[in-house]
Amino acid sequence: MPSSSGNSKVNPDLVKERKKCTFNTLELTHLLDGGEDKTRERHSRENFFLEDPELRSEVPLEYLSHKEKYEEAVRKACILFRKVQELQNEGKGGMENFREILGGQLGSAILKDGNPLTLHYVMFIPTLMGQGTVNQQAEWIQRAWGCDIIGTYAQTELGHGTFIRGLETIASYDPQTEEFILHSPTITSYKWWPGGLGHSANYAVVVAQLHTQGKNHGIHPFIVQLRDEETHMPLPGIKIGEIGSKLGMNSTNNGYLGFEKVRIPRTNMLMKNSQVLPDGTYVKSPSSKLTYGTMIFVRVVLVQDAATYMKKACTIATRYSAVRHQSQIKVNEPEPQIMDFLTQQHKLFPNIAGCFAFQYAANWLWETYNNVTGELESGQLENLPELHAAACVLKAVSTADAAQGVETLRLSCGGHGYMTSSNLPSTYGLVTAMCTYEGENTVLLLQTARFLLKVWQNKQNLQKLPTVSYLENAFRNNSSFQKSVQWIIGALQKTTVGKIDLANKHINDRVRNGMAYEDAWNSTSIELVGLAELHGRVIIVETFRISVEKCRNQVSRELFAVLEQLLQLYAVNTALRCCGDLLKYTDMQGKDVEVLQAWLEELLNQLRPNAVGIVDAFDFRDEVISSALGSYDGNVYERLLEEAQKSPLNAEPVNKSFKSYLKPFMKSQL
Ligand SMILES: CC/C=C\C/C=C\C/C=C\C/C=C/C(=O)SCCNC(=O)CCNC(=O)[C@H](O)C(C)(C)COP(=O)(O)OP(=O)(O)OC[C@H]1O[C@@H](n2cnc3c(N)ncnc32)[C@H](O)[C@@H]1OP(=O)(O)O
Ligand SMILES: Cc1cc2nc3c(=O)[nH]c(=O)nc-3n(C[C@H](O)[C@H](O)[C@H](O)COP(=O)(O)OP(=O)(O)OC[C@H]3O[C@@H](n4cnc5c(N)ncnc54)[C@H](O)[C@@H]3O)c2cc1C
Repeated sequence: MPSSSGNSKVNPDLVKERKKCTFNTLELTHLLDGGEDKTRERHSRENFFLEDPELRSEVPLEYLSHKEKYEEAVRKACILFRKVQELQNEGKGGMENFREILGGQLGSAILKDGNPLTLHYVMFIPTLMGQGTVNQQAEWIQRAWGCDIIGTYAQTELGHGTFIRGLETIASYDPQTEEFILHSPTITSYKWWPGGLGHSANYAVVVAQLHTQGKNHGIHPFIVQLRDEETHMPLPGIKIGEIGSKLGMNSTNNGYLGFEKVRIPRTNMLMKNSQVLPDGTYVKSPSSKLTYGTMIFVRVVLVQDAATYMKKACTIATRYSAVRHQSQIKVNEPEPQIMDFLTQQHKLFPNIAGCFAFQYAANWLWETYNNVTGELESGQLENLPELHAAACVLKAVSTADAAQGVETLRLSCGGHGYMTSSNLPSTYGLVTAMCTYEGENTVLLLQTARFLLKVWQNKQNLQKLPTVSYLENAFRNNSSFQKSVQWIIGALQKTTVGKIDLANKHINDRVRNGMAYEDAWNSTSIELVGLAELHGRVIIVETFRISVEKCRNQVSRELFAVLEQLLQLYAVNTALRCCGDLLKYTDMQGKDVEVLQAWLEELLNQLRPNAVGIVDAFDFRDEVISSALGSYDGNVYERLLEEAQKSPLNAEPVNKSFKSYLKPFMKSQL
């Protein structure tokens, strides 16, 4: 089995589980990877990175100081990206190298608490590519790819993250010298958060208000040098540092940045979309939202990351649940595997189904993103709002579910899930951050709601918009309750339409009663967030259904049966999560909820023998799982003890605090 990296004896419970599995796990691995060749490529990539002794840490990260963590992360990040460059130079792999290194697969295994160079690849280079002119690309991209310069994306400020029109950093144009002068007029205008900004990057894309010829033209991106290319000292007028310790991601070197009238050449404004001519004349972009392109890109890739983190956490919790025995179901019987408790299955299996749902949604969104950005290149902007709405809702729903899922999975491991060595706390730290960065989730859901209300009000173009075409007919869907995925999808669609219509009515009523539209929007926003989330779930379940259907004739009967069960479980669990709304907006009745509940229990039961097989098929190596609870051999207790020995406190039998404090304290009690 490729997942296993050691030669240790496998826990007998896991041996038993693997024997019970009804399908070929390798077939599922190939399906998830996109083919046998892709699996082979992934394995060879994993060997290339994980078997490099330089990419291992001698001391576990958690026992290092904040400064040491950063230094170790920079050391590893440099080796990692040199190796990526080697692969690229040999023509091996393209985007996949970057996606696995930067995302949750290999990246979080090698750099458990974040990578200080991620922003260079994920936002700095993509912004140069997406917003630079051909000349600017020629000037900067080669230097950036070669890591001659390291960049970050500095948008958020102390005072504003969400409302980017409110950013305060100013870039005012001086036609005399043909330069922009960057200035931070207030404390709240200091940039705050950009990854790698603290001590790693020497350049940044800085988003600032563009002032020219006495007018503010709104926010625009500028390339700004922050540090000397030789000494790495901050340049004059640049106030820079790291923002300090956080819940997680403590190696990402998030920074702050202020400007004291820093001058940069005119040509450092990224001018693909809008321009400032030498005399200061402003040339407008075809759409001001093209400046937001990099954010859409990252939101799209985060859906895949959410799926990957969920898969890791599911693997850990499922294997642990197979080897952990606790309590009794019947007196006088041996303690069962905790996975035999139905409540435990309820914590695990819907999350396993969620991994598939988000994986398929991520695939679909990535393809859509590529199609629409291709259109943008030829000046066609009409599908941008729909892409924006879909990226917002899928990022919000997948990251929120992943954060909740990882926490549920951590709790499902009882006390041992609280151990750092389970790798669940650190995984939670990485996942919960995704709910905030790249657009706070509530705010993103409101963006999708804005799009949905717009299309609802101007119904004429519905058929042209694939993600919302269902709005046209779902209202008329009167099909009576059936125990089927198709019925659930229809019911979720009808409910979404009902909620859109009602929220729209509430806004109109409020406006009719004298409220400003914006206040009416705010007063209705709990409903708006709810309807956007449901729309996201419609996309996810429907994409899952279509993807499974496509496999019907491509995979074995045994595997197809499992995929269908996972789809059904995801759908029925979604329906039960919003059954209040389904009761309100469809003709579902109380007795039908009982049918759904019984169906859910039946599916948990059906999936039970295959649970370990499914997570095995995710095919994480032990180094990637990085968990005492989740390794392939299931030797949980040995590994917990082994990890405990790594605590620096265990290096000596008596700690000096005994002599200094404990002993005098204990004696003084006499
Ligand atoms: C493999 C890689 C893996 C992983 C990466 C790993 C680690 C990286 C770690 C961290 C990186 C983090 C980076 C960051 O966080 S960077 C900062 C991100 N910041 C945000 O996302 C800010 C969120 N705010 C916004 O996006 C906007 O301000 C907001 C949309 C909330 C409002 O914008 P604005 O006030 O300008 O717009 P409105 O007036 O409300 O709307 C106008 C209009 O424009 C439409 N719109 C908005 N955004 C977009 C867009 N991106 N694209 C297209 N259209 C957009 C909006 O819907 C309105 O349309 P209409 O209704 O037609 O008027
Ligand atoms: C780990 C991490 C890494 C980051 N990396 C970067 C980076 O590399 N570069 C960068 O530029 N930024 C980065 N950020 C910043 C990130 O993009 C912002 O934190 C994010 O956009 C949210 O903005 P905010 O912090 O201002 O939250 P706020 O907008 O202040 O949100 C606070 C609350 O207000 C609510 N709220 C705000 N506006 C509205 C509204 N219109 N309607 C309803 N509710 C609203 C939110 O829902 C939330 O509940 C990072 C953040 C984190 C946590």
